[in-house]
Amino acid sequence: MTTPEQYSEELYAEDEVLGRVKASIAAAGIQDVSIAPGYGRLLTLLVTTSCTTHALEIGALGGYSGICIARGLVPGGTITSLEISEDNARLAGHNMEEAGFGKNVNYMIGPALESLDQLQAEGKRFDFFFIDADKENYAHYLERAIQLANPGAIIAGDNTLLRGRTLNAEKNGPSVVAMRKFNEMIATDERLLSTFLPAFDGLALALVK
Ligand SMILES: C[S@@+](CC[C@H](N)C(=O)[O-])C[C@H]1O[C@@H](n2cnc3c(N)ncnc32)[C@H](O)[C@@H]1O
Repeated sequence: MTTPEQYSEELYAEDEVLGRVKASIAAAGIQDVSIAPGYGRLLTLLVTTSCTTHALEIGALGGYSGICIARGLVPGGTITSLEISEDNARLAGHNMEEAGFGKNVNYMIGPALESLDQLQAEGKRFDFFFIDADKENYAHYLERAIQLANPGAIIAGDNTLLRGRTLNAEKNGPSVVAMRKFNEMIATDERLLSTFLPAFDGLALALVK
C-alpha cells in the first residue's frame, strides 16, 4: 500500500539538482542520510517565509539540505555549515557550487560544538537553524541555537523519531535518550513556540520568541 509519504512525493516532479546530489553521495560510497524530500521543500518554504539572511546548518553531508536552505535565502544571504568530515564538506561544497550557491556557503570543519563556541565568541547571530548531525548532542545544539538566534528565528531538527526508536520504551541507547531530551525541550522550553511533525523520520520545528 502507498504510504502518505510516497503519495506526497509522487505529487512533485523530480528535482534534477537534488537528484545529482544524491547520485554524488552514492558515487562517493557514503550512506545517504539526507533530509527527506518533503522536509527539504519545507526548509525552503520556512527559510523563504522567515526572510532569512543568515542560516546555520549543523551537518552538511552532501549538500542536499544546504541547497534546500539556500533556495529560500534572501539575495546575498549566507549559510554557515558545520561539518566534522572534511570529505563531506568538500562534497557538499562541490554540490552547492554546481547548484549555483557556492558563494553563499561557508563550511566550518570540526566538531560542531567547537564551531558553535567560535560563532558565539564572534557574536554571530542567525535567522534559521537546521540541526541534523550527531544525535547525542541535539539538546546541546538546541541550547546553542537559542543563544545564537535573532528574535523570531526558526529552528528545525531532523530525525526526531529515529526510525521508531524514540517511541520504543525498550530502546534506551545514548542517541535515543538524547533525542527524547531534545524533543521534550523543544516541546516545553518557554523561550520557544514549537510543533512536532511525525511524517518521514520526524521533524521538530520551533520559533525563538
Ligand atoms: C544526517 S547527515 C546530514 C545530512 C544533511 N543535513 C542533509 O540533509 O543533506 C549528518 C552529518 O553530520 C556530520 N556530523 C556528525 N557528527 C558531527 C559533529 N559532531 N559535528 C559536525 N558534524 C557532524 C556527519 O559527518 C554527516 O555529514
